[in-house]
Amino acid sequence: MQLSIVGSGYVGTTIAACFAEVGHDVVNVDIDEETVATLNDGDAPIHEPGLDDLVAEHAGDRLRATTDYAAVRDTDVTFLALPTPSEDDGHIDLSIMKAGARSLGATLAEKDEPHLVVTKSTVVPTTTEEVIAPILEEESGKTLGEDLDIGMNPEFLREGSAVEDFLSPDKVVLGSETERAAGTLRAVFDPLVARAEDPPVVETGVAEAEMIKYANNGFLAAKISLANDIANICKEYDIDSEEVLSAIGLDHRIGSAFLGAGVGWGGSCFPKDVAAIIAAARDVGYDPAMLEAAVEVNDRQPVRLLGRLREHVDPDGARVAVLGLAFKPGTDDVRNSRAIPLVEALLDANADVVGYDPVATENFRDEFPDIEYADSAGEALDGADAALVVTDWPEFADLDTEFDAMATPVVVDGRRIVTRRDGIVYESLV
Ligand SMILES: NC(=O)c1ccc[n+]([C@@H]2O[C@H](COP(=O)([O-])OP(=O)(O)OC[C@H]3O[C@@H](n4cnc5c(N)ncnc54)[C@H](O)[C@@H]3O)[C@@H](O)[C@H]2O)c1
Ligand SMILES: O=c1ccn([C@@H]2O[C@H](COP(=O)(O)OP(=O)(O)O[C@H]3O[C@H](CO)[C@@H](O)[C@H](O)[C@H]3O)[C@@H](O)[C@H]2O)c(=O)[nH]1
Repeated sequence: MQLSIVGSGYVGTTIAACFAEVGHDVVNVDIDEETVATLNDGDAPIHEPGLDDLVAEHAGDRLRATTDYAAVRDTDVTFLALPTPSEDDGHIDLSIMKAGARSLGATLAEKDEPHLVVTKSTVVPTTTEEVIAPILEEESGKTLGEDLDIGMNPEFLREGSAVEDFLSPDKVVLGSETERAAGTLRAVFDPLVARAEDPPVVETGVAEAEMIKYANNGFLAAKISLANDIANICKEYDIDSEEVLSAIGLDHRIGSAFLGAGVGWGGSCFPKDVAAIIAAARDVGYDPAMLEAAVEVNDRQPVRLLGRLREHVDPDGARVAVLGLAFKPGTDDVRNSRAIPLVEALLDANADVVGYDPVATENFRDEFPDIEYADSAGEALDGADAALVVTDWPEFADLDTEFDAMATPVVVDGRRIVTRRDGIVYESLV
């Protein structure tokens, strides 16, 4: 099939390369000329394991990129993979989606055959039908259900394993309102579903598909927060929370994934998506108490970590090493990293901060140009009065003699990754 993908970021590039891999002809439309040129040169514009190889294999053949929306007219289906950031009050900001829909609609005005537009971005319920579809109809002159169909296909990939997650999904969710749209979506996913050895395919409505994405992310974020709540109680009783959480994870009704207690969840999705569904729920008159509590627990974890630090070291004037700046290991992404509120609080307390991350230093430097950065964990620890461990990079588990160079060897571990040893004052958050 001929597919077009509007937006060529983490999601747009990954799905374009993977759709090409399963046999479709794909064109990526992006307003960023550098992104388009990079893709057409056979390189991936983002770093994801396996993506470079797929782009190199298919670019110039089944995969191409352009800044010209006209390319969508030669395709059967368009996926919108545009950013949906947060407004200051947590509401979803749909301005980029609306701009993309306007450009797409204007282009479709010159296409005679019917077209299917599928929302891939994470959007609050009813956005596709009540915001995107009217723009498409107005700009294209087409009529929904006649020569225009809409669909919603939420994406569940994680950064750091995007290709693997997309090609081997736990489930595929196809939201549509007409049999024609459902049939086209099925045809798009058939080769991927066959290759992935038949994961469940959930055929549902468009608004249901939109809500499934928020339910998924909200549940996972709340699961981590509940694990943190339990771990915090364990800490007060001096009970090993890892033993407790791994034991409850053995109950198949609970499951062991996403019970990792620590300094909490960050990243480009959980914080904005939980905020967006809370704001949307309030707009329709519902107070989502559980999701609000999940945010509250998450916001408290960095504060608790600093509290642990203060039990041993006064941050005022102290040299504090922050180990881990990325929002999780395996990525250089620092968006909503837990290191951000921690470094802000340390600077407010007049600490002298030295940050280290294996790959995310440059991105963190954009946010905090004035703190010091080290090239290794050992360099960050050298002369430090305390160390805060914020990201669970595996290399932090191997730190050993590096602690000997600290001025006072106080290690406050927000991820329970450092191996306890003699000669350091080790304090874990949970
Ligand atoms: N990043 C993830 O792990 C992930 C996973 C699942 C779902 N999502 C959702 O997918 C959506 C996209 O997220 P992302 O992380 O891929 O975003 P991104 O910021 O990585 O990429 C967005 C791309 O859109 C392009 N763009 C902006 N305006 C445009 C326009 N008018 N026309 C064409 N291109 C335009 C940008 O140049 C950029 O390349 C969001 O709704 C996000 O919540 C993200
Ligand atoms: O047990 C755990 C698991 C994760 N985290 C934290 O949770 C955050 C998010 O981690 P993860 O879910 O691995 O990363 P993302 O790439 O943000 O992926 C999430 O967000 C994407 C965008 O919506 C979804 O597609 C994915 O399904 C969803 O897992 C990170 O800060 C992790 O450190 C924990 O604290 N404990």
